[in-house]
Amino acid sequence: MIQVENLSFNYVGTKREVFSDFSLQLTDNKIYGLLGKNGTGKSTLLYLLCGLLRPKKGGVFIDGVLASDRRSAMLEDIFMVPEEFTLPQVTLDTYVKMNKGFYPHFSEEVLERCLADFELSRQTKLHQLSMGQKKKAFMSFALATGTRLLLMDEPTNGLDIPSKSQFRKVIANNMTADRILIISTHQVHDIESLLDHVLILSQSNLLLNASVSDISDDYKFEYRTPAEMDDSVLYAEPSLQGNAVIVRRQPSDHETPMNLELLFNAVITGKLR
Ligand SMILES: Nc1ncnc2c1ncn2[C@@H]1O[C@H](COP(=O)(O)OP(=O)(O)OP(=O)(O)O)[C@@H](O)[C@H]1O
Repeated sequence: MIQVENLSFNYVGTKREVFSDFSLQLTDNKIYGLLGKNGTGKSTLLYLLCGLLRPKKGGVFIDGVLASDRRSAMLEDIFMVPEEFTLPQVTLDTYVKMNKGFYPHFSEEVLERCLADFELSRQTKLHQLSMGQKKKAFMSFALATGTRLLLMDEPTNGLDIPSKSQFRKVIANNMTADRILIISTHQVHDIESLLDHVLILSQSNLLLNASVSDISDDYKFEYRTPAEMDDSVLYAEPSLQGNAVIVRRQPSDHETPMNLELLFNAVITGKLR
């Protein structure tokens, strides 16, 4: 379990607090979607969670251990895939041999499976890969590490259309029961079917912290013609299929798939608070 307790943080040389007295609890066996407008602190939160940034006040505790202490036992169980990264000028095979020793739960089987799904070979030279291919190679390594906490910042940026569904397949097939995966992204359609829980961040606080099952219990996402618009509509956006709407779900209503973009827009405009 991850406990973020009364965290305050500002970057060196700036006065503005990106987080001020911010608390959050994350539990095992869940995929979290971390959403928010530009500059709200999503990447900063990921770096604070893995202890690469140190809070001014408060702390992040991973199973009771302070993340910013960066103890080796904790580092074995955390992996972060940043939005941008550089990889050494070696083959993927050499990279794996050089780095897998840091992760006691590393699985060659998971690596092979992910590489096969992403159509990558271990002999591929990392420095000759395109941005999207590099991301797929690094995400395969990340999943193979077997760390309990896996953080991904904009993982689908740079992936082509077929790779986005491969990404969902790879994640769904390799989530183990004790793992926490946090995906920060603006590409909501790429991940909405994967998520167990949605976090929407806004200037240092959470506008939404809800499980997908609670969201689906409470709301219905559907399309309505202008004639069908009534007082039950909590939020609406015009779309080609009619108005995309969120309405409160009644006990007799069928569950509908969550429309994450609509939910996000409804929450940040204050329509679902
Ligand atoms: N190295 C830095 N030095 C100073 N301020 C920074 C630094 N990195 C980020 N910030 C500021 O911290 C705030 C949060 O930035 P962060 O990158 O965490 O946001 P984000 O939600 O990930 O944004 P985006 O969606 O654009 O990626 C922003 O106001 C940004 O200007």
